[in-house]
Amino acid sequence: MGDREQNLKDALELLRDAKIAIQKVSKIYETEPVGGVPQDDFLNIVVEVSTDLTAENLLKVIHSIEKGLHRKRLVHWGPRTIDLDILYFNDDHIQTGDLTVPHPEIPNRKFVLVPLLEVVEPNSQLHKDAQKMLDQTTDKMNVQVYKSGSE
Ligand SMILES: Nc1ncnc2c1ncn2[C@@H]1O[C@H](COP(=O)(O)OP(=O)(O)OP(=O)(O)O)[C@@H](O)[C@H]1O
Ligand SMILES: Nc1nc2c(c(=O)[nH]1)N=C(CO)CN2
Repeated sequence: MGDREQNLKDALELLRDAKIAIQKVSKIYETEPVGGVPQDDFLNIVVEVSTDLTAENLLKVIHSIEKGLHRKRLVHWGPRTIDLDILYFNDDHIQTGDLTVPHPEIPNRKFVLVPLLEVVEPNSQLHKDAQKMLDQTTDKMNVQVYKSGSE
């Protein structure tokens, strides 16, 4: 919602403020909303970060950034100013009440897989896995690069 590109920039700045180092940032992709709730198109990016935080503490930082950007959880999968998800955390598999890593929706989300492929090492296992997931999606979603400042 709102100035979508600025919201992404603000989120990156707030991650940096929290001493989370941004290593790589994908291009911005614009996609139709998935999940059945009628709303404006989304802007999505994937970033690679490095941090000394545990995954649980990273999640806490993410929640405080979402709060700082006035994210309101009114409708599940509904409009939001910002949504930060942990897709992967090293090679860890985490399953707690608050956190599932790798994020279980990755294989279903072309708007994640396309920018993910951009930031992971070209010859890595993760790249191969992401490419395979993308090849297997039957999703016809058009994931197009967003032209900066075109709001
Ligand atoms: N890998 C993860 N990254 C971020 N949040 C997660 C993760 N796994 C579980 N969660 C939990 O999901 C809860 C709900 O997240 P949120 O409201 O952002 O869902 P959503 O954006 O509507 O859907 P989705 O998580 O599928 O994108 C968070 O409070 C968090 O505890
Ligand atoms: N295109 C698009 N659709 C969504 C997205 C998203 O990031 N992009 N996130 C959702 C819930 O997290 C629900 N639907």
